[in-house]
Amino acid sequence: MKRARLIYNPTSGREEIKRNLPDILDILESYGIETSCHQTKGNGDATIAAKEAVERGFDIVIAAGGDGTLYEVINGIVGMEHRPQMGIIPAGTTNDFARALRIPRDFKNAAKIIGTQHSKVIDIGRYNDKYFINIAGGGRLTELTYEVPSKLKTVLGQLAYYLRGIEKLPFLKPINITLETEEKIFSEEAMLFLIANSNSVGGFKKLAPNGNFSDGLFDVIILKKTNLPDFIRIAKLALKGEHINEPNVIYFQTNKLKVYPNNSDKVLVNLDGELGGSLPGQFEVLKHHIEVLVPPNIK
Ligand SMILES: Nc1ncnc2c1ncn2[C@@H]1O[C@H](COP(=O)(O)OP(=O)(O)OP(=O)(O)O)[C@@H](O)[C@H]1O
Repeated sequence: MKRARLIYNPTSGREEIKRNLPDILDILESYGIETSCHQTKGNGDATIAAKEAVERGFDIVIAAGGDGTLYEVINGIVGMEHRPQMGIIPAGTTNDFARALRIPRDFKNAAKIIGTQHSKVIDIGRYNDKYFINIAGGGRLTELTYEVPSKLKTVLGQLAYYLRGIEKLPFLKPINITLETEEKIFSEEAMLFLIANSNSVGGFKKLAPNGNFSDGLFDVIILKKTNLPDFIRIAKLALKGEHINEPNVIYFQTNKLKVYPNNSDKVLVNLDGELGGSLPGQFEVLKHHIEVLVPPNIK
Protein backbone atom coordinates (compact mmCIF):
# COMPACT_ATOMS: atom_id res chain seq x y z
CA MET A 1 0.00 0.00 0.00
CA LYS A 2 1.09 3.56 -0.68
CA ARG A 3 0.71 6.20 2.03
CA ALA A 4 -0.77 9.59 1.22
CA ARG A 5 -1.22 12.80 3.21
CA LEU A 6 -4.24 14.83 2.12
CA ILE A 7 -3.93 18.50 3.03
CA TYR A 8 -7.26 20.28 2.66
CA ASN A 9 -8.42 23.85 3.10
CA PRO A 10 -11.94 23.85 4.61
CA THR A 11 -12.52 27.45 3.43
CA SER A 12 -11.66 26.92 -0.28
CA GLY A 13 -14.20 27.75 -2.96
CA ARG A 14 -17.71 26.99 -1.83
CA GLU A 15 -16.54 25.18 1.30
CA GLU A 16 -17.61 21.74 0.07
CA ILE A 17 -14.47 19.67 0.54
CA LYS A 18 -14.97 18.61 4.15
CA ARG A 19 -18.24 16.76 3.70
CA ASN A 20 -16.83 14.95 0.66
CA LEU A 21 -13.79 13.62 2.51
CA PRO A 22 -15.25 10.20 3.45
CA ASP A 23 -15.99 9.43 -0.22
CA ILE A 24 -12.57 10.66 -1.32
CA LEU A 25 -10.81 8.49 1.29
CA ASP A 26 -12.88 5.45 0.27
CA ILE A 27 -11.91 5.86 -3.37
CA LEU A 28 -8.21 6.24 -2.55
CA GLU A 29 -8.38 3.16 -0.30
CA SER A 30 -9.93 1.14 -3.15
CA TYR A 31 -6.81 1.93 -5.22
CA GLY A 32 -4.51 0.79 -2.41
CA ILE A 33 -3.70 4.26 -1.07
CA GLU A 34 -3.93 4.61 2.70
CA THR A 35 -4.60 8.28 3.40
CA SER A 36 -4.50 10.49 6.46
CA CYS A 37 -5.71 14.10 6.49
CA HIS A 38 -4.59 17.50 7.68
CA GLN A 39 -7.08 20.36 7.84
CA THR A 40 -5.37 23.71 7.32
CA LYS A 41 -5.83 26.26 10.09
CA GLY A 42 -4.97 29.46 8.24
CA ASN A 43 -2.48 31.20 6.03
CA GLY A 44 0.79 29.31 5.51
CA ASP A 45 -0.34 26.18 7.36
CA ALA A 46 -0.43 24.03 4.20
CA THR A 47 3.29 24.73 3.63
CA ILE A 48 4.16 23.51 7.14
CA ALA A 49 1.89 20.47 6.76
CA ALA A 50 3.44 19.57 3.37
CA LYS A 51 6.97 19.87 4.76
CA GLU A 52 6.03 17.60 7.67
CA ALA A 53 4.49 15.07 5.26
CA VAL A 54 7.74 14.96 3.27
CA GLU A 55 9.76 14.47 6.46
CA ARG A 56 7.44 11.67 7.57
CA GLY A 57 8.07 9.84 4.30
CA PHE A 58 4.61 9.90 2.69
CA ASP A 59 4.61 8.63 -0.90
CA ILE A 60 1.97 11.10 -2.08
CA VAL A 61 0.97 14.56 -0.89
CA ILE A 62 -2.50 15.63 -2.00
CA ALA A 63 -3.50 19.30 -2.09
CA ALA A 64 -7.27 19.72 -1.77
CA GLY A 65 -8.22 23.35 -2.19
CA GLY A 66 -7.76 26.19 -4.63
CA ASP A 67 -4.67 27.62 -6.26
CA GLY A 68 -3.71 29.25 -2.96
CA THR A 69 -3.59 25.90 -1.18
CA LEU A 70 -1.71 24.35 -4.08
CA TYR A 71 0.79 27.19 -3.93
CA GLU A 72 1.35 26.63 -0.22
CA VAL A 73 1.73 22.85 -0.60
CA ILE A 74 4.21 23.28 -3.46
CA ASN A 75 6.26 25.65 -1.31
CA GLY A 76 6.48 22.92 1.34
CA ILE A 77 7.66 20.23 -1.10
CA VAL A 78 9.99 22.07 -3.46
CA GLY A 79 13.49 22.42 -2.11
CA MET A 80 13.25 19.13 -0.19
CA GLU A 81 15.62 16.40 -1.32
CA HIS A 82 13.07 13.60 -1.54
CA ARG A 83 9.93 14.93 -3.21
CA PRO A 84 6.79 12.78 -3.03
CA GLN A 85 4.27 12.53 -5.87
CA MET A 86 1.64 15.22 -5.79
CA GLY A 87 -2.11 14.78 -6.17
CA ILE A 88 -4.64 17.57 -6.67
CA ILE A 89 -8.30 17.77 -5.68
CA PRO A 90 -9.59 21.08 -7.05
CA ALA A 91 -11.86 22.75 -4.52
CA GLY A 92 -11.10 26.43 -5.03
CA THR A 93 -12.65 29.30 -6.90
CA THR A 94 -10.52 29.35 -10.02
CA ASN A 95 -8.29 26.21 -9.95
CA ASP A 96 -6.16 27.42 -12.85
CA PHE A 97 -3.53 24.78 -12.50
CA ALA A 98 -5.93 21.85 -12.12
CA ARG A 99 -7.82 23.08 -15.17
CA ALA A 100 -4.65 23.31 -17.22
CA LEU A 101 -3.85 19.69 -16.29
CA ARG A 102 -7.48 18.66 -17.04
CA ILE A 103 -8.03 17.41 -13.50
CA PRO A 104 -11.83 17.28 -13.11
CA ARG A 105 -13.63 19.53 -10.63
CA ASP A 106 -15.67 16.58 -9.45
CA PHE A 107 -14.03 15.40 -6.21
CA LYS A 108 -14.61 11.70 -6.80
CA ASN A 109 -13.20 11.75 -10.33
CA ALA A 110 -10.20 13.75 -9.11
CA ALA A 111 -9.59 11.08 -6.43
CA LYS A 112 -9.81 8.34 -9.07
CA ILE A 113 -7.12 10.08 -11.08
CA ILE A 114 -4.83 10.04 -8.04
CA GLY A 115 -5.64 6.35 -7.62
CA THR A 116 -4.78 5.56 -11.24
CA GLN A 117 -1.19 6.73 -10.62
CA HIS A 118 -0.52 8.18 -14.06
CA SER A 119 2.00 10.97 -13.58
CA LYS A 120 3.63 13.85 -15.40
CA VAL A 121 6.87 15.55 -14.41
CA ILE A 122 6.43 19.29 -14.46
CA ASP A 123 8.47 22.47 -14.16
CA ILE A 124 8.29 24.74 -11.14
CA GLY A 125 8.96 28.49 -11.18
CA ARG A 126 11.19 30.11 -8.60
CA TYR A 127 11.05 33.79 -7.62
CA ASN A 128 13.89 34.64 -5.23
CA ASP A 129 13.29 32.14 -2.37
CA LYS A 130 9.65 31.32 -3.25
CA TYR A 131 8.11 28.90 -5.74
CA PHE A 132 5.08 28.91 -8.02
CA ILE A 133 3.45 26.35 -10.22
CA ASN A 134 1.17 28.32 -12.53
CA ILE A 135 1.80 32.02 -12.89
CA ALA A 136 3.67 34.99 -11.50
CA GLY A 137 2.99 38.61 -12.28
CA GLY A 138 2.95 42.21 -11.24
CA GLY A 139 1.04 45.39 -11.95
CA ARG A 140 -1.84 47.08 -10.19
CA LEU A 141 -4.46 44.74 -11.70
CA THR A 142 -2.74 41.66 -10.28
CA GLU A 143 -2.77 43.32 -6.85
CA LEU A 144 -6.56 43.17 -6.76
CA THR A 145 -6.45 39.46 -5.92
CA TYR A 146 -5.30 40.38 -2.41
CA GLU A 147 -8.30 42.64 -1.89
CA VAL A 148 -11.24 40.34 -2.64
CA PRO A 149 -12.60 39.33 0.77
CA SER A 150 -13.00 35.58 1.24
CA LYS A 151 -16.70 35.92 2.02
CA LEU A 152 -17.34 37.60 -1.32
CA LYS A 153 -15.28 34.91 -3.06
CA THR A 154 -17.31 32.14 -1.46
CA VAL A 155 -20.58 33.68 -2.57
CA LEU A 156 -19.63 34.95 -6.00
CA GLY A 157 -16.73 32.70 -7.01
CA GLN A 158 -14.61 33.92 -9.88
CA LEU A 159 -17.04 36.71 -10.64
CA ALA A 160 -15.81 38.44 -7.48
CA TYR A 161 -12.40 39.03 -9.08
CA TYR A 162 -13.92 40.43 -12.25
CA LEU A 163 -16.28 42.73 -10.38
CA ARG A 164 -13.41 44.11 -8.34
CA GLY A 165 -11.33 44.44 -11.53
CA ILE A 166 -13.95 46.36 -13.47
CA GLU A 167 -14.61 48.66 -10.55
CA LYS A 168 -10.92 49.60 -10.39
CA LEU A 169 -10.08 49.71 -14.12
CA PRO A 170 -10.36 53.48 -14.64
CA PHE A 171 -7.87 54.09 -11.79
CA LEU A 172 -5.17 51.63 -12.80
CA LYS A 173 -1.74 53.26 -13.09
CA PRO A 174 1.05 51.67 -15.13
CA ILE A 175 4.25 50.41 -13.50
CA ASN A 176 7.66 51.39 -14.81
CA ILE A 177 9.82 48.26 -15.01
CA THR A 178 12.69 46.49 -16.75
CA LEU A 179 12.63 42.79 -17.69
CA GLU A 180 16.05 41.39 -18.56
CA THR A 181 16.99 37.99 -20.01
CA GLU A 182 20.41 36.88 -21.29
CA GLU A 183 19.39 37.98 -24.81
CA LYS A 184 16.92 40.84 -24.40
CA ILE A 185 16.03 43.84 -22.28
CA PHE A 186 12.60 45.47 -22.17
CA SER A 187 12.20 48.72 -20.29
CA GLU A 188 8.53 49.68 -20.28
CA GLU A 189 5.71 51.52 -18.71
CA ALA A 190 3.43 48.53 -18.36
CA MET A 191 -0.07 47.78 -17.15
CA LEU A 192 1.10 44.35 -16.05
CA PHE A 193 3.63 41.61 -16.68
CA LEU A 194 2.86 37.88 -16.46
CA ILE A 195 5.28 34.97 -16.26
CA ALA A 196 3.39 31.78 -17.00
CA ASN A 197 4.33 28.15 -16.51
CA SER A 198 1.05 26.94 -18.03
CA ASN A 199 -1.40 28.29 -20.59
CA SER A 200 -4.56 28.68 -18.49
CA VAL A 201 -4.71 31.63 -16.17
CA GLY A 202 -7.61 33.17 -14.26
CA GLY A 203 -10.27 31.95 -16.65
CA PHE A 204 -8.16 33.03 -19.65
CA LYS A 205 -7.58 29.61 -21.17
CA LYS A 206 -5.25 30.78 -23.93
CA LEU A 207 -3.37 33.57 -22.19
CA ALA A 208 0.03 32.00 -22.85
CA PRO A 209 -0.69 30.15 -26.10
CA ASN A 210 2.60 28.22 -26.11
CA GLY A 211 2.58 27.57 -22.36
CA ASN A 212 3.61 24.06 -21.42
CA PHE A 213 4.54 22.79 -17.93
CA SER A 214 7.36 20.56 -19.03
CA ASP A 215 9.25 22.57 -21.65
CA GLY A 216 11.66 24.23 -19.21
CA LEU A 217 10.42 27.66 -20.30
CA PHE A 218 8.29 30.51 -19.00
CA ASP A 219 5.91 32.36 -21.32
CA VAL A 220 6.34 36.05 -20.59
CA ILE A 221 3.64 38.59 -21.46
CA ILE A 222 3.98 42.33 -20.99
CA LEU A 223 0.99 44.58 -21.56
CA LYS A 224 2.37 48.05 -22.28
CA LYS A 225 0.71 51.23 -21.03
CA THR A 226 -2.68 51.53 -22.73
CA ASN A 227 -5.79 53.63 -22.47
CA LEU A 228 -8.95 52.12 -21.04
CA PRO A 229 -10.73 51.25 -24.34
CA ASP A 230 -7.57 49.53 -25.65
CA PHE A 231 -7.16 47.70 -22.38
CA ILE A 232 -10.68 46.29 -22.62
CA ARG A 233 -10.22 45.41 -26.29
CA ILE A 234 -6.97 43.53 -25.60
CA ALA A 235 -8.56 41.73 -22.61
CA LYS A 236 -11.34 40.53 -24.92
CA LEU A 237 -8.77 39.33 -27.50
CA ALA A 238 -6.90 37.54 -24.69
CA LEU A 239 -9.99 35.47 -23.94
CA LYS A 240 -9.60 33.99 -27.44
CA GLY A 241 -5.79 33.80 -27.34
CA GLU A 242 -5.53 36.48 -30.04
CA HIS A 243 -3.66 39.14 -28.07
CA ILE A 244 -0.02 38.26 -28.66
CA ASN A 245 0.31 40.01 -32.02
CA GLU A 246 -1.06 43.29 -30.62
CA PRO A 247 1.47 46.16 -30.79
CA ASN A 248 0.90 46.84 -27.09
CA VAL A 249 1.72 43.27 -26.11
CA ILE A 250 5.23 41.83 -25.81
CA TYR A 251 5.44 38.02 -25.76
CA PHE A 252 8.50 35.78 -25.47
CA GLN A 253 9.79 32.60 -23.84
CA THR A 254 12.78 32.25 -21.54
CA ASN A 255 14.00 30.08 -18.66
CA LYS A 256 15.43 32.90 -16.56
CA LEU A 257 14.82 36.65 -16.19
CA LYS A 258 15.43 39.54 -13.85
CA VAL A 259 12.69 42.10 -13.23
CA TYR A 260 13.25 45.42 -11.50
CA PRO A 261 11.44 48.73 -11.08
CA ASN A 262 12.79 51.81 -12.90
CA ASN A 263 11.75 54.16 -10.10
CA SER A 264 11.12 54.08 -6.35
CA ASP A 265 7.50 52.80 -6.67
CA LYS A 266 6.89 49.56 -4.84
CA VAL A 267 5.76 46.79 -7.23
CA LEU A 268 4.27 43.73 -5.54
CA VAL A 269 4.80 40.29 -7.08
CA ASN A 270 1.90 37.87 -7.29
CA LEU A 271 2.76 34.14 -7.27
CA ASP A 272 -0.18 31.84 -8.09
CA GLY A 273 -2.63 34.47 -6.82
CA GLU A 274 -0.78 34.99 -3.53
CA LEU A 275 1.49 37.82 -2.46
CA GLY A 276 5.03 36.61 -3.17
CA GLY A 277 7.11 39.67 -2.24
CA SER A 278 8.06 42.69 -4.33
CA LEU A 279 10.49 43.70 -7.10
CA PRO A 280 13.41 43.49 -7.75
CA GLY A 281 14.02 39.77 -8.19
CA GLN A 282 14.95 36.88 -10.42
CA PHE A 283 12.62 34.30 -11.95
CA GLU A 284 13.98 30.90 -12.89
CA VAL A 285 12.49 27.61 -14.18
CA LEU A 286 13.29 24.45 -12.19
CA LYS A 287 12.89 21.96 -15.02
CA HIS A 288 11.02 18.68 -14.38
CA HIS A 289 10.95 19.23 -10.64
CA ILE A 290 7.71 17.64 -9.40
CA GLU A 291 5.77 14.53 -10.37
CA VAL A 292 2.03 15.30 -10.47
CA LEU A 293 -0.72 12.68 -10.77
CA VAL A 294 -2.78 13.57 -13.86
CA PRO A 295 -5.44 12.02 -16.13
CA PRO A 296 -4.13 9.22 -18.37
CA ASN A 297 -4.71 11.27 -21.54
CA ILE A 298 -2.16 13.91 -20.41
CA LYS A 299 1.32 13.14 -21.76
N1 LIG B 1 -8.71 27.34 8.05
C1 LIG B 1 -8.52 28.41 7.28
N2 LIG B 1 -9.23 29.54 7.48
C2 LIG B 1 -9.05 30.62 6.68
N3 LIG B 1 -8.19 30.67 5.64
C3 LIG B 1 -7.47 29.56 5.38
C4 LIG B 1 -7.60 28.38 6.18
N4 LIG B 1 -6.76 27.44 5.67
C5 LIG B 1 -6.13 28.02 4.62
N5 LIG B 1 -6.54 29.28 4.44
C6 LIG B 1 -6.13 30.24 3.39
O1 LIG B 1 -7.15 30.35 2.39
C7 LIG B 1 -6.55 30.96 1.23
C8 LIG B 1 -7.30 30.65 -0.05
O2 LIG B 1 -7.37 29.29 -0.26
P1 LIG B 1 -7.57 28.57 -1.66
O3 LIG B 1 -6.74 29.14 -2.71
O4 LIG B 1 -7.45 27.12 -1.39
O5 LIG B 1 -9.11 28.81 -1.99
P2 LIG B 1 -9.80 29.85 -2.94
O6 LIG B 1 -9.27 31.19 -2.71
O7 LIG B 1 -11.25 29.64 -2.76
O8 LIG B 1 -9.43 29.32 -4.38
P3 LIG B 1 -8.57 29.94 -5.60
O9 LIG B 1 -7.23 30.32 -5.06
O10 LIG B 1 -8.49 28.82 -6.59
O11 LIG B 1 -9.34 31.09 -6.11
C9 LIG B 1 -5.10 30.49 1.25
O12 LIG B 1 -4.29 31.64 1.15
C10 LIG B 1 -4.92 29.81 2.60
O13 LIG B 1 -3.75 30.22 3.27
